[in-house]
Amino acid sequence: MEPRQPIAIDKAIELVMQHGKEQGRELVSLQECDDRYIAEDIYANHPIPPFPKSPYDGFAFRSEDTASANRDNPVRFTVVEHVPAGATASRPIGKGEAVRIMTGAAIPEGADCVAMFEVCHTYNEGDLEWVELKRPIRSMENVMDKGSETEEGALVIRKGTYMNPGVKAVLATFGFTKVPVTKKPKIGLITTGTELLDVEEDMVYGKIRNSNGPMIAAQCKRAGADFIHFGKLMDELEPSYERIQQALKDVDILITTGGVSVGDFDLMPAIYEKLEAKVLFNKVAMRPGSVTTVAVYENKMLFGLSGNPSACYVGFELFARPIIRQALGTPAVYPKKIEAYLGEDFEKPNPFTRFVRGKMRMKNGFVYVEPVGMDKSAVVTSLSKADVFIVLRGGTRGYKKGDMVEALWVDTQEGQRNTWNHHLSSEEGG
Ligand SMILES: Nc1nc2c(c(=O)[nH]1)N[C@H]1C(S)=C(S)[C@@H](COP(=O)(O)OP(=O)(O)OC[C@H]3O[C@@H](n4cnc5c(N)ncnc54)[C@H](O)[C@@H]3O)O[C@H]1N2
Ligand code: MOO
Ligand SMILES: [Mg+2]
Repeated sequence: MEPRQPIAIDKAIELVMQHGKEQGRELVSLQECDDRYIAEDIYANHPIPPFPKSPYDGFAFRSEDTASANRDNPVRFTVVEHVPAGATASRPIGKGEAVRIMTGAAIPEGADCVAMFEVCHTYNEGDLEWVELKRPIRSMENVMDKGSETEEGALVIRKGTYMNPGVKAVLATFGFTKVPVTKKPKIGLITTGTELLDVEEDMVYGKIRNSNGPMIAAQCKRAGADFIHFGKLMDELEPSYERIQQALKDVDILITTGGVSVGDFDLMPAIYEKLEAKVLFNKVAMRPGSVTTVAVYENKMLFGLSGNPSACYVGFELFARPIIRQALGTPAVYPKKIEAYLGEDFEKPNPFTRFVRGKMRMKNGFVYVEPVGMDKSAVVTSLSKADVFIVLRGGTRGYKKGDMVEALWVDTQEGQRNTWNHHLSSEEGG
């Protein structure tokens, strides 16, 4: 058997990304677009505020009429009308007049300033309502002018933006009942392994429950993809080949887990060969996930992730997620890189670059990352606590508590364009 040649992580990612493509767009109702990516630049189709408005409950005046007001010589105005928010004054304001106005109401024509109730003295005399000022109000004082927040035509949301509550508020402001979003790529998943039990099955000696299926489903969802689970396969060549070939017809990308190493029942290499798929690589200089294999078959991508849970998880985040995010049209496709202090010693030497599952925490304004448990690729339980991969570069003799390290923040919708530009990846190892 020929030993596999590991390739550097950044090289592997580059090969994968050459085969990505952006999805088309579709319109989705504002209510249902929560986990989506905006498919086009959105421009303000009217100014904000759309009319000059009052930021306070108070009175609107002509500033020139208030100029002579001071503590010793208060100036009084007749209150000619009341304007709640949503209403407009019935006529322009005249000399010596004031309008009682509420927060959010349009400034009456002719008025150019507002005084809060707190600086006004009001009283009734005769049949009239009066308001008295003891100081002048400047022109435009307490007026939110038309377009002062946002001018008509301004770019307000960039293409590729992930929907969040604030983005929704902006879309609602501009009347988007339907939102242009990128179509979700359709990802298929097949888990392989004769040893796999369904989640609802009782334990049987020698077998384990299929945890990769629900895990990858959730990772696809977090990455923004649609997901079809084609079920699990026994390690048998012909039925597996048939199923995989069939499944490829229904999806953009097919993920398999298990069967990519060199065991007697690791059938994925034979399946790629039988499909005549082009294998981009079948070994990466990293731990875990060194066996991650990516192949291309008739313009569709096949991600052969490791069966080992931690290796499977890391393989997805490093290689499958960027392709999904590229399909979604968001520019920051790679994991967000952070710098942090290592929270505890990690003394093992690292021939390969390691991605240690870790947890980020803040203390006194500093960011720390700490390994969350056993760092073997077969481990599953530590994954429940992990939100970062601590990057321990290949060719190092281990790390000490307090060392500044890099980490990839994976439990976030944030991403980054240039994560791999600065050689996080190592050429070493075998
Ligand atoms: N002689 C060698 N043996 C192994 C090598 C090697 O280079 N030479 N590589 C090791 C590494 S590294 C890894 S990682 C694993 C990869 O194994 P496979 O991707 O072929 O996966 P399987 O053999 O099918 O299973 C491995 C392991 O994972 C468990 N598994 C599989 N599927 C699931 C699932 N859906 N949910 C939970 N657990 C799953 C399976 O039972 C095995 O224990 O190979 C090493 N061997
Ligand atoms: O692919 Mo294996 O995870 O390197 O341990
Ligand atoms: Mg195997």
